[in-house]
Amino acid sequence: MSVLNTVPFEKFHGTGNDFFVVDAEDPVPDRPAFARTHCDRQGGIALDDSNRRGADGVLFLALESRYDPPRVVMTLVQPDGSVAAMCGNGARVAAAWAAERTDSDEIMIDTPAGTRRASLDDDYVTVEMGAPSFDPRDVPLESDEELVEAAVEGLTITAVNTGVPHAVAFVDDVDDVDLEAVAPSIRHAPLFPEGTNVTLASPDGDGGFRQRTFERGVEGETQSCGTGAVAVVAAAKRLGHVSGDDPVRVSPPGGTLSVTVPDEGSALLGGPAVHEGDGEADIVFRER
Ligand SMILES: N[C@@H](CCC[C@H](N)C(=O)O)C(=O)O
Repeated sequence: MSVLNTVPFEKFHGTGNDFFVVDAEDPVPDRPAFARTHCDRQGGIALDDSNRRGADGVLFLALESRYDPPRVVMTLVQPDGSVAAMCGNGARVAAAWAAERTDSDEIMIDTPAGTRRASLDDDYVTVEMGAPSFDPRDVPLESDEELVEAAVEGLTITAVNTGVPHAVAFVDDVDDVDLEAVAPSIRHAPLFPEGTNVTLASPDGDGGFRQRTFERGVEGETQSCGTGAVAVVAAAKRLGHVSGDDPVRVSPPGGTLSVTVPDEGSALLGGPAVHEGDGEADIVFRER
């Protein structure tokens, strides 16, 4: 193995959805290889012995501080090397990273899914996520019909795009489902030409939802998924499980998020974004 150089990285997480953050000004010749190597949960990098090895993706962030509010161009490269169009928790982390470098509590985030506005209150970041879409062309679906409550590979799902596609299934108790066993056949179902994330939700007994998501690109369950949390509330509204424009609490395994899906306009996703520490990562390597 020949190591010629390193780049600095920062480690952040949003309710347990963890990311290495690399300034896009720093040269990383092969971003997919960098993400595949360093995000690996067994062989990837860790801040120290107490920190979990690997990550759910690498955020390459380009700050444009001359604008008001400042802008940041976000590129999320996932552990399989793919680039995600959007990431709710990643956008919250991108805003926190940009706010550390500017004096602003408002940040504009440019993503492949569109520009999103974020506002910060200390480490609590709220992002305007855009309007969820059930349109089969947006999800996208291999069908002309919306998929609102349909049996797919053993679960009853609602398909919605919240920046990326989600197949949402409401179940009695998210912990009773073997997600790693049931999710892959839905994630790869021909109905979803670009694949899908698979999100489970169950009532938390107090007006909110518990959430678990199997993520495309990670190809496994993550501790939290922001677009998935928005998808849960969008699907819940569509199915009549909730109504109105009030914030809804959504609890993935890694923490608590606040989601607002108004009848008209952009959804909101709020929650903490935490800077865990800094390190150096090899940029030239032979992939394992
Ligand atoms: N963890 C993210 C979602 C990232 C994108 C997803 N894995 C995909 O490829 O669609 C979030 O917080 O939204």
